[in-house]
Amino acid sequence: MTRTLLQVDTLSKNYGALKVTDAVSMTVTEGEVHAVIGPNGAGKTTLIAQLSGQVRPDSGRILYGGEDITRLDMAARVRKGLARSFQITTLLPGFSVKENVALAVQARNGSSFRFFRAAASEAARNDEAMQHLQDVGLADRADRPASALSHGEKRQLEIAVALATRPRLLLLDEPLAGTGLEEADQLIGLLAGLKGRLTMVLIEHDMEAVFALADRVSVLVYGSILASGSPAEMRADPKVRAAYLGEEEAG
Ligand SMILES: Nc1ncnc2c1ncn2[C@@H]1O[C@H](COP(=O)(O)OP(=O)(O)OP(=O)(O)O)[C@@H](O)[C@H]1O
Repeated sequence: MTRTLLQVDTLSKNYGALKVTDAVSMTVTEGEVHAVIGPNGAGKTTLIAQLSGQVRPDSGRILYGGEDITRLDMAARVRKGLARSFQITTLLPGFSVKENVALAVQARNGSSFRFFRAAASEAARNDEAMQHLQDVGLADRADRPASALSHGEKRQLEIAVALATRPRLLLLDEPLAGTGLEEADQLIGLLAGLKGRLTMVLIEHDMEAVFALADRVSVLVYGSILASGSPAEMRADPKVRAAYLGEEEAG
């Protein structure tokens, strides 16, 4: 049985006269990878920022697990298991790879006094951090400073940091941005490995990645959802081809 995890209901956001999010409604089913694609400036990042709680919509609702979270701030959403993979700038470059993840584990457990009372808490944090590093293929880099990682490895670390919040829904904003071919392949493999363990909303320009990973695709154009469906349906849809894919192929 499929269950709706996230329901976006006529969400709207204007910046001045610009309708960046124009009555967007979409549904994300538990366990799926749902890609949001669209031309530059279509409003993808602003949409994800509203889902994560960074940007407040002007109107509309966001339901998560049936609960209206539209007014909750980002920290409250993270506690409920809705996490965004942050940009590289939020990594702590002087700390080791493992410490970056361990700090995220600690932040998650911050409210639990009992966790810190245990003498083994640091070991437990490190063990969990290593588990997340294993999941993203960075275990062998654990003791290096984060600053020494390649660009692609930093993106892997970002995902490990997000996993440390134990998300049920992970929002990924262009996880492949700036990566080379080999790094992109590695990241696609890593995200494919996470499929089924959590639900993902993925913004990505790399169509190969979208078609490799997504169960469903929503196409955003000028702040509105133009079409939604399986990757194959979207690839075949003349409206989508004209608005986006055709543009890519022509380019
Ligand atoms: N804080 C802001 N103030 C004013 N305009 C904004 C703001 N944030 C975004 N915009 C505008 O909203 C539009 C959509 O931006 P957004 O970054 O969401 O698009 P996008 O689809 O993610 O683009 P890209 O694919 O290039 O990353 C753009 O025209 C952008 O200039």
